[in-house]
Amino acid sequence: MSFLKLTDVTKFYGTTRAVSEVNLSVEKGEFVSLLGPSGCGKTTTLQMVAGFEAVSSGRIELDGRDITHAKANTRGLGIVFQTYALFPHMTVADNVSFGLEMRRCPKVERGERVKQALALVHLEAHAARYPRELSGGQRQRVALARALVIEPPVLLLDEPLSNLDAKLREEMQFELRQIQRKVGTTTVMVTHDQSEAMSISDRVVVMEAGRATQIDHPHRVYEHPGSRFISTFVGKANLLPGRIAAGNRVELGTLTVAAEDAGFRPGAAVLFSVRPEKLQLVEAGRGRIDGTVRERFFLGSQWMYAVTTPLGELTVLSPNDGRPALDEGHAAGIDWPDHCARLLPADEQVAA
Ligand SMILES: Nc1ncnc2c1ncn2[C@@H]1O[C@H](COP(=O)(O)OP(=O)(O)OP(=O)(O)O)[C@@H](O)[C@H]1O
Repeated sequence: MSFLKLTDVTKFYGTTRAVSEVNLSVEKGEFVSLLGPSGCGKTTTLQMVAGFEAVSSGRIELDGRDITHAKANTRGLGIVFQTYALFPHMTVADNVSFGLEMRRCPKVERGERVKQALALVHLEAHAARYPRELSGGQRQRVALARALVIEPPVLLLDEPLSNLDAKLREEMQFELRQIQRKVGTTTVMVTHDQSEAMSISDRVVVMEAGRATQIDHPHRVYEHPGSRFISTFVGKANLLPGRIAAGNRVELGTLTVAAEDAGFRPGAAVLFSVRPEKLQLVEAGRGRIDGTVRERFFLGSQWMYAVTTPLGELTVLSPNDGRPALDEGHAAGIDWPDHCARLLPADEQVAA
């Protein structure tokens, strides 16, 4: 049975439909991310779960209880928002203790629980410091301890790491996931960062223009994106216009290749999609198609090539295996395994 359940949840601001009939079932202990571009309705959805925004229509249930119209402070949820600042005049320990005091938790128990929460985020040694004496990452860890100390049924995180620099952000992603696994709190996180959503979550909800358009495990979303938008928002994709010849055969210009059988009828216009790291550069004449390296970029662990071909320009990501990279102007063949090719409906135009 789902622990947190959203049924047809919709939000209007005046005549603007910010969130449109979102259905989502989160299991107990699951870590789910709401992922999408700016303005797609992620924060509004989270705010409705938190009780800070009223639901226009639909229903929200927590552990079988209808909380659609319950006041925020009766929901007992743990919340870490990007702008949810710590109390500057209180020590770290007092910040974490605050929620317990409000809940009239006895002093001795309070001290013990604050200690445990700070140990969880590795800040025991900083209990007596003030927020201004901490780094950005440490402050966010205090905010996390403050949310977790009340042992909430659900933890809501809105871009909790977006103020941190890239390196710290990566470390905190790992730490956040470890802490969540340890305490097992059901968690819903908002992020616009696809790699963050993929690396931390059990499942990802991709949102577009107020709608949840794909809900699945990160690996499924990446390998089987449901639309052209998702294939390019979550990772990169080479998209080529094609036409179904028969079954799983698709015509790309003069080339006929295999792809997954996605149930399209013969003659249907489709988008053929293959991820850059699934393409291999081989000797000219030895691949499915020949091309010329127009530009190459060094990414550290990989080389990225822009290759001009008769089908259009293709992006190829090759591992940096220590061998010299191909020069610009070099002729090369391109190959890919059949099972890596996907077909998407061609109802949207291919971006230039
Ligand atoms: N208080 C408000 N009044 C009117 N419109 C709002 C309000 N809050 C949000 N919106 C609109 O609702 C839509 C969804 O906004 P929301 O903040 O949920 O998006 P988001 O996906 O979280 O974006 P971001 O990543 O930029 O925070 C947007 O079009 C936004 O302009």
